[in-house]
Amino acid sequence: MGDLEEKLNELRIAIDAVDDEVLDLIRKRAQLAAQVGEAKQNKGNAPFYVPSREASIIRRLLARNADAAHASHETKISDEAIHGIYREIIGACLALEHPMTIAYLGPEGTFSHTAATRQFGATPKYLPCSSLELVFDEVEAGRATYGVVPVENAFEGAVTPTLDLFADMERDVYICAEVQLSIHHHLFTYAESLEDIDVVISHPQPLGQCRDWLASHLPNAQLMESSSTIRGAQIVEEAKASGSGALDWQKCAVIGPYSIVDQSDLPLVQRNIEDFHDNTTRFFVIGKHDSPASGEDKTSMVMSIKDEPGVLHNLISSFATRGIGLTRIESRPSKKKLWEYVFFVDVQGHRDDAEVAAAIAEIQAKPGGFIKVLGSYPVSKPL
Ligand SMILES: O=C(O)C(=O)C[C@]1(C(=O)O)C=C[C@@H](O)C=C1
Repeated sequence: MGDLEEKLNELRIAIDAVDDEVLDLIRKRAQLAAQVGEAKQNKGNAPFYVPSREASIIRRLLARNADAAHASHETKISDEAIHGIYREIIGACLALEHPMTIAYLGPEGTFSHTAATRQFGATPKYLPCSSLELVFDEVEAGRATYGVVPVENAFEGAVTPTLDLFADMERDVYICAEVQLSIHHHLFTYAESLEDIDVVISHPQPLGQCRDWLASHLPNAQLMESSSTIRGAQIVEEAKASGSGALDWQKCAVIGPYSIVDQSDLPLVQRNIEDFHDNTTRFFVIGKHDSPASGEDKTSMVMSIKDEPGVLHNLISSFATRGIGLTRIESRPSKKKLWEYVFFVDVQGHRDDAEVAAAIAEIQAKPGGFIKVLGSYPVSKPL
């Protein structure tokens, strides 16, 4: 045996021993989580999924990892790795407490699917839905324990169909967590060269997020909207398989996530065509409850007050006077009266914080004031 081989053998034996210990500890952790689940079951209907507790665990471990690396002068294991490892461990533990079904805007491989797996790991059952409305329906009907929906892109703005579903007062769902996902778009096509592409298919959000790239590289192509990026790839594959129809599959391109390479035969011809390289989309996890306070939270709400001059100032002043930071404000037509709007507002803090609760009560008491708290949830970082 050579020197190198001998050294590797020795190190691999040590790694095997550590892996045994790690596995034993994960199994020990899982048994503790199962006991937490039993205690919750015996005590009534406390939710099994507690986003605030998960956020506290991960925040604590990220800080511990950074401190340990600093103290030992070792190279730090990345935050993304710690996050991914613990999401997976907690997801597996949660599944021992209660089986989870997570609905998302499908098909498999969409950005919503990636956001859902980042939050819940590989263990739950995933339920792809063909529309955002169906994601809400599945959660409301209890066929899915939670749902994951896109809410806004940092550069393209609000996902308005999601906001309209939240504005529907008949809907009985709450936001319990947010996921921020870094988004990269790629171009897939059977065309021999960019000059041969006549049609570009994708969901309206990616088409918007690649607007400048499209204007400079495919200025004459017609843009065609699909219900999701993966559905766009399916449309081209279906046209290819049928060999007929209105679409010439050899002249079509699709914009979407890397996962299209797993979901279709379409060749990837151009990577990272998003106009902004820190492109990020924010998703909400929806369920039948929101999250307890984690120490660093946001609260989302939809509100309106009497239609008169200064309406917006009136709304915001209840937060401003209490020093509560607004992280987002978005208006949507009320769809009840012409030129009347509802406002989507995100603030820093939890709805149980005294100041946030007082601001909410004050808005409610204003003439014609209406406010629906969509949920409080732990602040997340882009992944
Ligand atoms: O602490 C709890 O309430 C648990 O259910 C345990 C646990 C965990 O594995 O740590 C699992 C799921 C919850 O979402 C949060 C934490």
